[in-house]
Amino acid sequence: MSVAVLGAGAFGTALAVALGRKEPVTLWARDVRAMQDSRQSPRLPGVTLPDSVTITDDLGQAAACGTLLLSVPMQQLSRLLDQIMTPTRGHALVACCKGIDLTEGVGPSALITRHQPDATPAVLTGPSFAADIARGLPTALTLACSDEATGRAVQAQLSTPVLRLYRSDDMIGAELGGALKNVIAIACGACIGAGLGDSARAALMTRGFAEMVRLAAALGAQADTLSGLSGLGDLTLTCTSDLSRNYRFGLSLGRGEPFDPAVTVEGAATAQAAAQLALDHAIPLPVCTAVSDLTQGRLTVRQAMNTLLSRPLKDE
Ligand SMILES: NC(=O)C1=CN([C@@H]2O[C@H](COP(=O)(O)OP(=O)(O)OC[C@H]3O[C@@H](n4cnc5c(N)ncnc54)[C@H](O)[C@@H]3O)[C@@H](O)[C@H]2O)C=CC1
Ligand SMILES: O=C(CO)COP(=O)(O)O
Repeated sequence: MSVAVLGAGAFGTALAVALGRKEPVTLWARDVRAMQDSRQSPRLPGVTLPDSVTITDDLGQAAACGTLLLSVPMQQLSRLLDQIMTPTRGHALVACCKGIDLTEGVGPSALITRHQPDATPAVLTGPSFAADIARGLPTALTLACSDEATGRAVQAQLSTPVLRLYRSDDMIGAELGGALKNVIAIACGACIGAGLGDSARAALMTRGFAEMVRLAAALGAQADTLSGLSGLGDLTLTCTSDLSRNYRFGLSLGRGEPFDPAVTVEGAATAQAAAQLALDHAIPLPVCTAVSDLTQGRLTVRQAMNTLLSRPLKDE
């Protein structure tokens, strides 16, 4: 089973580097000119792709591989799926993006099923910064696939001595953990940036986690998936590290500073999608909804804080 990574940003490049240490990898990029001489992605400068990685802009060639790692930003995933013309029956399409599609209101596994119905969808998610993976630092991730045989095969194929994949059959739970932790990370960054303190951040992480569990349960996830790497694990990393773009975006909101719009911040669109799902399913998601309002300029950080603190008292 050959492997290709579709999307040559920071994460796709890091995955290609990690897998390229043990097997040949095809890396598809929209624009290869920026990479072919340097063998580096502008999104992950300083990391050079090994010779085992073939860089191509031929999507047909890349999509002929049996395992496809989809590493474009979430709001670009449906467009990429529609561009794949190669038959995908029997191919594993592994979503590596974290988010909820704003137009269709679903996560990556449902998007794969809708746009490439012959393929077997899977989800790779969990606490991992691209730079850490590229450096070969130890990392543990969740590989979720509802087809057991495919899940086991992809788990074995993508695991390396330092990249340890745990298998799950709960794609909904795994992908919602990865999507929603970005929203809570924006809230935590805003909290720290505005000087509201570590205690407030701990409260946001905990109450945010409760929202993740609540929405995931309503959408059919298994109860314990959110406590794993893809949920609590990634929430912990992203809400506490300056390496996180979502957290840094929140910091800039809290400080009232501008933020580079070219940086991928998945949590902003996911907050909007989550706020809509909260309305559709009549589930209270106050932190996600506040982040949605904050990132769309409908609330200031102070107003968001006041909105959360003035809610009626309730049982934990
Ligand atoms: N960077 C990280 O540490 C991690 C990122 N992820 C996830 O991976 C996904 C991708 O993020 P990054 O690689 O970090 O983003 P990035 O901003 O570094 O790169 C995105 C790449 O996608 C390309 N792209 C955008 N639209 C495209 C399209 N329609 N067709 C082809 N290529 C397109 C861009 O040219 C760019 O190279 C996100 O969902 C993110 O949450 C997951 C784990 C870690
Ligand atoms: O998903 C990630 C870590 O697991 C990367 O987080 P950011 O997208 O916030 O940088």
